[in-house]
Amino acid sequence: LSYPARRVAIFGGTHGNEMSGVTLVNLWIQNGKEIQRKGVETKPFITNPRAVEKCTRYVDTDLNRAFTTENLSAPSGDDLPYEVQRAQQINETFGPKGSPEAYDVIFDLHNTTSNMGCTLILESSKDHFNLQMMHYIKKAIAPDSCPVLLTEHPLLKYSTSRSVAKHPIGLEVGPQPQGVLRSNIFESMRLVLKHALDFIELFNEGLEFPPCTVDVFRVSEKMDYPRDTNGNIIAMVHPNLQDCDWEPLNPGDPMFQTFDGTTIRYEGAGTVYPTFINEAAYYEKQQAFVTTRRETLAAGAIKKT
Ligand SMILES: CC(=O)N[C@@H](CC(=O)O)C(=O)O
Ligand SMILES: [Zn+2]
Repeated sequence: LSYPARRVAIFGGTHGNEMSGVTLVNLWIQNGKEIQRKGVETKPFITNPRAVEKCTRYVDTDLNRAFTTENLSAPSGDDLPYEVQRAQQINETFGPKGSPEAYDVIFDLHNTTSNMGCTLILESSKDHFNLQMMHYIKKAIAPDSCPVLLTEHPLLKYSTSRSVAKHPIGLEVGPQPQGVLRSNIFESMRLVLKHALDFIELFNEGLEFPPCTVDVFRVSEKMDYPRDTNGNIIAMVHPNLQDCDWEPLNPGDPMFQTFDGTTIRYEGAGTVYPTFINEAAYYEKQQAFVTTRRETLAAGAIKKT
């Protein structure tokens, strides 16, 4: 990678009830000083204003699943679901997805009800620019931790709002209830973004970033709640697992607890690292948590020429 990262966007309100991103982006739309950096043009943008207005995840369909080639190439019209129309507009403004005209970097700000801390979401293990950025952020934020979730997976990957950019980065901070602002969550999101923008400024100034490695958690499997034949949930996340995002789950460890107190154990083959444990928005997606596996990725040197 050698071109500068001149065009950067910060998305908030991709989910209208995730309040840190909505609030930060609205703040920066009013006064962008905090996100200005030398040699970078940073645009704060509310992606789903109708969902923000109603303080709901979405109006018709999940915007963060809507950026499929099918949706983006569909003939536009008022009859399309609101979020599909929105995806087409966002793709025009910040994409087109996969084209040289696309924005260089998009940060997409999310909150989770899970105890994930300040998580960076990476979509491609081959994105050396993002790997270098994440390495920089991890170092800057230490001794606090900043796990990287790699969503690259043949079946579980989804078409995000940020995916219209050349370098898409998700920022997922929790725990924070839907529709609620918590100062600690808000401030840690703000701090990660500060380091991210500092990195882009340094890169554009011509600083060379030498080869490095980044520890990531690669999405492995989606786990649903136990359900009856009508699809109703018959067990909850086990208290031993609740809030234990990123901690090892071994075969035989408690996973769910039925309403009469029976423990359901993890029966997988080896150690996994669950995350998005008991995320409120994922009940409708039949997902209690995802398992991940640890991996170390190598990032090549990068320097602007
Ligand atoms: C809780 C939540 O909304 N998480 C995001 C994760 C992401 O942005 O990749 C989503 O499901 O779209
Ligand atoms: Zn979200």
